[in-house]
Amino acid sequence: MLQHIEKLHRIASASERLIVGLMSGTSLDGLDIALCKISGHGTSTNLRCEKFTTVDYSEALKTAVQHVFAQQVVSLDALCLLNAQIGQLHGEMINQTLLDWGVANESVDLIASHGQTIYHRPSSFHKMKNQPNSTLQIGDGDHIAAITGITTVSDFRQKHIAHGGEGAPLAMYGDYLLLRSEKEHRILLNIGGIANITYLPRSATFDEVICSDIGPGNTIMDALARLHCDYDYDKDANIAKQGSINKVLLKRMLKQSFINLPLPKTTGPETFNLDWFNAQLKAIHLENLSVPDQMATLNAFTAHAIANTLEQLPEISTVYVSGGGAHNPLLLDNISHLLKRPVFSTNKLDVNSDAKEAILFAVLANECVAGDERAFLSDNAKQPNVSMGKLSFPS
Ligand SMILES: Nc1ncnc2c1ncn2[C@@H]1O[C@H](COP(=O)(O)OP(=O)(O)OP(=O)(O)O)[C@@H](O)[C@H]1O
Ligand SMILES: CC(=O)N[C@H]1[C@@H]2OC[C@@H](O2)[C@@H](O)[C@@H]1O[C@H](C)C(=O)O
Repeated sequence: MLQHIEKLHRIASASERLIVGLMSGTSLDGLDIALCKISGHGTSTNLRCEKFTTVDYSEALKTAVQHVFAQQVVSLDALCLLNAQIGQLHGEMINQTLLDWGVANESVDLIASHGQTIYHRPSSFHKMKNQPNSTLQIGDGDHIAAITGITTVSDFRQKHIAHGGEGAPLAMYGDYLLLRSEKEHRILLNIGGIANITYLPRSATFDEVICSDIGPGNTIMDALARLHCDYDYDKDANIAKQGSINKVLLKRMLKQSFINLPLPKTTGPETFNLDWFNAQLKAIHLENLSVPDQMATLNAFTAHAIANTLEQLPEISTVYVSGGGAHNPLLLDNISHLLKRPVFSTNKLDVNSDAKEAILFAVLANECVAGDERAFLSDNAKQPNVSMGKLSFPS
């Protein structure tokens, strides 16, 4: 309808926009909601995160998502229902959060919705000749727009794939616009369920940026914790701190083929999960290794995989950490110890380390609506210069 297009045009032409960025990642802990005031676009983007919260998923929702998440065989019935259900739930979570914050829905210009990844299958995984990269996020944007009355930009990863990318990681786009520096080489390390990096050399052009997944962040540690303790994760590394690293197991895990692939690359819990870890234990007859020793070894594995990756980058850079793993003290100690230098939180760059991924999707929505083709000038097919996201109008 013309009225929606006219409103969108006003939003795109305004000097600033209020955008709600959403992220619900592979940890399935909840929905991150960041209220961002964004002015400009491209390399002149200016962003202030005004409010941030995480709305926890209910146990019932976590269980429903886990039934389809990273599973090769699922009930289509369950999947179809979840696509609409997650869209509706996210819409309701946004409404309640905006109400709690005293922010009127009418004052919000756009919602940027990542959706819930349930499967990620780039061609490096499926290895089928002449078949595309693929990935699937659910939680339909039309439901979010209908429930909130706010135009919603969603499903960002398909355009990346359509233009030759793997659909992930996308962090480099927002990291480049918001966090490149004229003074220092930077590594932005996000430790969520999966760990990933954006390498931003000093005064980087977009083609000089390297963005890649590394391997597990917390995903296997979380799964182990869920089996053995009251938390969904190894809170403050309390379990790992009671154990010791098993060097034989660590060495075996570090030989995993994905861990040793060159950058850039992308992965997910489809590869790194408890079944994989149990197979490693079994192969070296360590099924009876104590849970604290298993956790300490997994913690060290994540740290080694991260440190080994950072050491492949061309310059020694300042490391800024975000994501839930930034709250795991042993993991950060292990990483700094291996790198022989301190690592910092992205809070030091005025980017809330828990909100960072939600903020990055707000930036992508801003580019989709108000950006132009100069933002990500690139000759690299793996990081195409495209606007990402699909538009859902509220009515
Ligand atoms: N106090 C803490 N101690 C240890 N680990 C923690 C702590 N707080 C959070 N975490 C870890 O952070 C995880 C959540 O991280 P985050 O929300 O960044 O993941 P995500 O966005 O779902 O993942 P991804 O970026 O891979 O999609 C938890 O599952 C847990 O492993
Ligand atoms: C397919 C998918 O959802 N991937 C996520 C996941 O979580 C971390 C890592 O794996 C990264 O590849 C990506 O998310 C971030 C936000 C990204 O695209 O940069």
